[in-house]
Amino acid sequence: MIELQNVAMSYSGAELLSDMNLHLAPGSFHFLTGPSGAGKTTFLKLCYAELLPSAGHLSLFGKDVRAMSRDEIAGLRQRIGVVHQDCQFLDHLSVEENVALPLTVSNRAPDMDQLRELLSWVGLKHQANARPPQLSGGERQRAALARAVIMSPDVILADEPTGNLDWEMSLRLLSLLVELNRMGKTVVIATHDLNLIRQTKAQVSARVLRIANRHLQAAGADL
Ligand SMILES: Nc1ncnc2c1ncn2[C@@H]1O[C@H](COP(=O)(O)OP(=O)(O)OP(=O)(O)O)[C@@H](O)[C@H]1O
Repeated sequence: MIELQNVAMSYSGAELLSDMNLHLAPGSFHFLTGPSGAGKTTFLKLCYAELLPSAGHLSLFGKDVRAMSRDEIAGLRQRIGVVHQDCQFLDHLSVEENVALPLTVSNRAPDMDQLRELLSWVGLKHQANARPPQLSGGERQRAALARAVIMSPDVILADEPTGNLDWEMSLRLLSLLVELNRMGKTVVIATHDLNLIRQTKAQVSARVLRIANRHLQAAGADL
């Protein structure tokens, strides 16, 4: 689905990530951890071809990203839903309009029943007409998750989705991601929260990866 072979990533000539090998199989659940600044967001950006590797081979759904045109990459990105660290809402639009944005930017009219069902699923039906600044942290993250799945992607990449949330809300968000995985979606979550990883591993078969000293490796057995 997403495959990295000896992938490296440099910024301004300095290598941040080196020699990474990974196959994200359909329906798998991965956590990505590592110290602040290790390169977790950069790794996720590679996985949705926001960045191209400085070395190695990266393929998305069987296609080498280097051989793809911008339009092809844009097309493949519709199969990957991203929950960004800072949510990235348009504050002048309602929650409902923000969630529907991936459809409207690709000139597709949202199916209003499906949109309301999705907002109900994340517990935000009552906030459909609110503006993003009126939402709590947990509500923002759930709206961001709804937006990430509106196109029915095969893969969901979530960057610190529980970063500012209390434990109860973190578990609620995690349960939505676990539910998506049980529906067959491939899920990757970057997080610092080791307790959250332990809690989730009790519910789902998750692999834990760690970025350390520029390399991607399996995390220790203590997780
Ligand atoms: N566009 C860029 N140009 C240059 N350096 C960058 C760029 N984006 C990120 N970096 C640097 O790369 C390093 C890794 O950043 P990244 O955001 O991937 O780390 P992270 O593991 O997600 O960190 P955190 O846990 O704090 O969110 C940081 O030192 C950052 O300053």
